[in-house]
Amino acid sequence: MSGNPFRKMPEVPDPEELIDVAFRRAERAAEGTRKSFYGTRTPPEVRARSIEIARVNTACQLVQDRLWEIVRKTPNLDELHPFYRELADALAGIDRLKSSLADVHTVAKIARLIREEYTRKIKRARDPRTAAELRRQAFGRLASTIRRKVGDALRFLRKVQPKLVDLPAIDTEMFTVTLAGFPNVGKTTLMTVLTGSRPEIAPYPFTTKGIQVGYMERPYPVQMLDTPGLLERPEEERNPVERQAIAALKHVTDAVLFLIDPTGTCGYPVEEQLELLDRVRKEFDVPVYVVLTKADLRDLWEEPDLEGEPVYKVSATERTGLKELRELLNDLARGHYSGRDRGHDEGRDEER
Ligand SMILES: Nc1nc2c(ncn2[C@@H]2O[C@H](COP(=O)(O)OP(=O)(O)OP(=O)(O)O)[C@@H](O)[C@H]2O)c(=O)[nH]1
Repeated sequence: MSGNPFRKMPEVPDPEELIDVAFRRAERAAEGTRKSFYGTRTPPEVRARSIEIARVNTACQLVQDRLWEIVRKTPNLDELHPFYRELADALAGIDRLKSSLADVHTVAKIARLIREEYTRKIKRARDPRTAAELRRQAFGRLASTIRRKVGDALRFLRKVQPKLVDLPAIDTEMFTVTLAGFPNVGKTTLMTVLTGSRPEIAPYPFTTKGIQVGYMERPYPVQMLDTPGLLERPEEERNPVERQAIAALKHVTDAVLFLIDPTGTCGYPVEEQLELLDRVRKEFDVPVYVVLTKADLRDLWEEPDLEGEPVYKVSATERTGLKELRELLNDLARGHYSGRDRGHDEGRDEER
């Protein structure tokens, strides 16, 4: 699945606002019905019945529609991709979200029952007073059901909806590479040269800088992610929600590019960068590839001892070493897509 599954979740009304809007709409409907009788000789009880039915119908229908829309446009929480499930859980709590949506659904159904029951009763009212009394009863029940049965749920959903709508749009199917490394080692610059455009910055819960997203299209689609400020600190210094934000990231990460700036111009000594590399290796159970950046700053360059493991040396400014890195990403992506779906791989080959 692709994109934020919560993006269509509608704004949630406060319970008092919902009641208010429903009753005001009912007044307008009553006015319209009253006008339709101008100049006719309709008997007063027939008029009264029509007007009160218009009121009850309109108010209940509005409540039913608004509540039903919330349920319908919120994704099925049992079918969320683990990336979004983790983030939604961190932001709102999956259990609380579920029970709130269940309350909303229940009250939508009750609104329908009130409408059906009172429409039937008002149709049988013998005089305008009885019709008005029945409508008052219906309104009383509607308002108290909203306050008692869905008030908390609406207030809660109203609070979390903007955060859920704002979750980043990540393609959870695409082969995904996460960039890691200390600030200023050149992650953004490298992503820009590899993808051909500045990464887009999408909000990411619990980070001030958001998540940076970029795409390589050819020959295989590759999604690149960078979460500035999230992976740099040791595990024990993270708060629970930051841990969940990282857990979410792991659900979409197929490989990590770990960037080391061996020139020290980023402000972090190489030893510290190697320690972070170790931690990232332990944290992610996907392959981690080391990229040494700023290869053009030859005078400052001090090659770290990586015990013979393959490294990619690049200069984003002089555009050297990029071919090898692109080849690596293409190979990984090809493996990813062919392992998952051979037909897809063949299709890709034909396209080229
Ligand atoms: N000489 C040289 N400078 C580079 C190279 N790549 C990046 N830089 C510079 O290094 C600095 C940091 O680069 P960024 O790409 O912003 O680093 P970053 O890792 O994304 O930093 P954060 O966004 O803070 O995480 C900038 O001044 C870049 O111009 C390179 O290949 N050569």
